Amino acid sequence: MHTSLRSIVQNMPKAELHIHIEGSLEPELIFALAERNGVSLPYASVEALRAAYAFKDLQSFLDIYYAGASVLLQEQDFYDMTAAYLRRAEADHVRHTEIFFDPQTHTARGVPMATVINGIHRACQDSPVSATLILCFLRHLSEDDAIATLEAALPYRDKFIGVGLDSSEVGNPPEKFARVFSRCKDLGLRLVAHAGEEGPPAYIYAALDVLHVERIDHGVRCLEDHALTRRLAEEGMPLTVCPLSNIKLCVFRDMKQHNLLQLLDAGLVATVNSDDPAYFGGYLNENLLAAFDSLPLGLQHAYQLARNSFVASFLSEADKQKHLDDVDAYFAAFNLT
Ligand SMILES: Nc1ncnc2[nH]cnc12
Ligand SMILES: [Zn+2]
Repeated sequence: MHTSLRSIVQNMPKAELHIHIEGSLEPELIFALAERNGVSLPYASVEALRAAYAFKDLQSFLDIYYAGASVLLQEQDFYDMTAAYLRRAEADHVRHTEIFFDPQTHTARGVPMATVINGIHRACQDSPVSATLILCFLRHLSEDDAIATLEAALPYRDKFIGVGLDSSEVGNPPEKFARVFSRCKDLGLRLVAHAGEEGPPAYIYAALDVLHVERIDHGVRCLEDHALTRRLAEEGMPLTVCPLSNIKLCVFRDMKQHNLLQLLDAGLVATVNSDDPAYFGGYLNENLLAAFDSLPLGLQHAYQLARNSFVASFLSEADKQKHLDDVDAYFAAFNLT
């Protein structure tokens, strides 16, 4: 890639809409927190842990990801993890981020909901990056567990803007969570769900028609269904695409096979995101650069991706417009046709 396009992509104002905060926990911080909390780890060193990051699919990643999160016990641990991510985001010129967190991973170990939410939220308040929170339900657990989690989180309703659905996709279709999502909609929460990462297009239809989500996380398998692709484009339904994640979890063989360009060409509001940056080899700019390095993407695509990231966000229309004006001002210096 031309060095100037590289620096344009790195420096452009952008939003990140698909980042699991537990997936930003770097091996060094896992070891530091294990030491601080007296937790023993089944790995001898940071290097040994990192060497275990060779995944063959989503589940092989999730097993290690949940083990890594076991070092998080105190509010300060959640604060430190989140503050570290937000510093990386700031360095990548992220102006706004909507952060996923998985409370069940922690409450199941006896960590209070207050500890989780207050630690993450306080770090968001202390950052110069605009940051809001999305509580994710773990889809490998029951809907009753999700409902109990929602109830436990409601005293902190002012600290998160929406809910999502993550963890093991295949075998846990969106329909399983119809009641809890309906309740969340009634509460005025924003709704998203992982769908079409490993699961089929039918899961994307169900996320739209049963859960009534406002964004699809991943969604890359939509291209297998032309009617679905057309519908997503017509509805302006955003997809939060995570290129390095898709390669590391073997959704695509390599970055040259990734369908990001086809998604954009189909008129979809596709965005680029990091998913679990500590596990997949990079934060937001590294995801963008990896895609630009391997795919025939140019300046116009950079502009489109910067715009899409704000269009797809849950910011107010006024705040969106301010960021979109910043994107336009930034790109005005370059030769956009
Ligand atoms: N890529 C992903 N898919 C589903 N659940 C996740 N939890 C963290 N990362 C995830
Ligand atoms: Zn994800």
